[in-house]
Amino acid sequence: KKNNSELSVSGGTRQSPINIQWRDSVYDPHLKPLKIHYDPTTCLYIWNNGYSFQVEFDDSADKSVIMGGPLENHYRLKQFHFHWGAINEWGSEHMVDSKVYPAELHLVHWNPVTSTSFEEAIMENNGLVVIGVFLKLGAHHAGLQKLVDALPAVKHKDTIVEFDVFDPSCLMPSCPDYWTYDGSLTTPPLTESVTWIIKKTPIEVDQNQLEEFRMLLFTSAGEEEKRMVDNFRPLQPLMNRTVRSSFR
Ligand SMILES: NS(=O)(=O)c1ccc(C(=O)NCC(F)(F)F)cc1
Ligand SMILES: [Zn+2]
Repeated sequence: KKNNSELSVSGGTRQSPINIQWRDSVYDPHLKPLKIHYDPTTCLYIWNNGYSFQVEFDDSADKSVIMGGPLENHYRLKQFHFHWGAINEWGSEHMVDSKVYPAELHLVHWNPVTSTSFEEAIMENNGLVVIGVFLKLGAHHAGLQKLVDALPAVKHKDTIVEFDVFDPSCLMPSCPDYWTYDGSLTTPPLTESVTWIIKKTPIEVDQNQLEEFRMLLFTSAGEEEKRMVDNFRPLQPLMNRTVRSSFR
């Protein structure tokens, strides 16, 4: 167990996001398929937290969980959110061989075996698992549209809207392939407590759906409007880390 200062980031050795160099990733035959069991009724609400829009889940029981993959036990879904650009040429946090995507989905989970709450887990070494899914411009995504239709209700920072019965597995690509590496939160407190699982295959969303993301605001009602765009962190050095792949 590391205390807060040991997980501190000044001089961080495992910061996120990174550029995943496909040829440098190492196939690990011991990596299992990722198992995802999300209960759509655990979905609570969407809110604009001033960084992104975030969909929160009831994590008071093992109802929406992931297991397998590189994980030693199960992890509970707490929330998911996105990062995106002002234009389609950039927006994702991670890159693959320096290829950047217009947006990236993060599904945030915590370890209920080693922590008693999400807040505690962010301070635990590998207390968190974040699944990253790239979004690319393409066909309309029917599952995402339900989310997009709710965005006008959370246009301003610190606004919230009820959002029940949503199954985030509809946002998962069908391809099981992923990369995994040890990293950090990409927004403060940037703690080095995250096992990242980055899906190899992007999901497709259409132009209108991306433009709806870009109509959100960083600012609260009544303030001078600042569009919520480019809410991604710059690439961080790989340092002494190896990215493992679940596929040859
Ligand atoms: N972009 S990311 O790495 O998936 C990411 C995931 C979760 C949080 C988060 O919960 N911050 C609030 C906290 F924990 F209270 F500090 C931040 C970043
Ligand atoms: Zn994120």
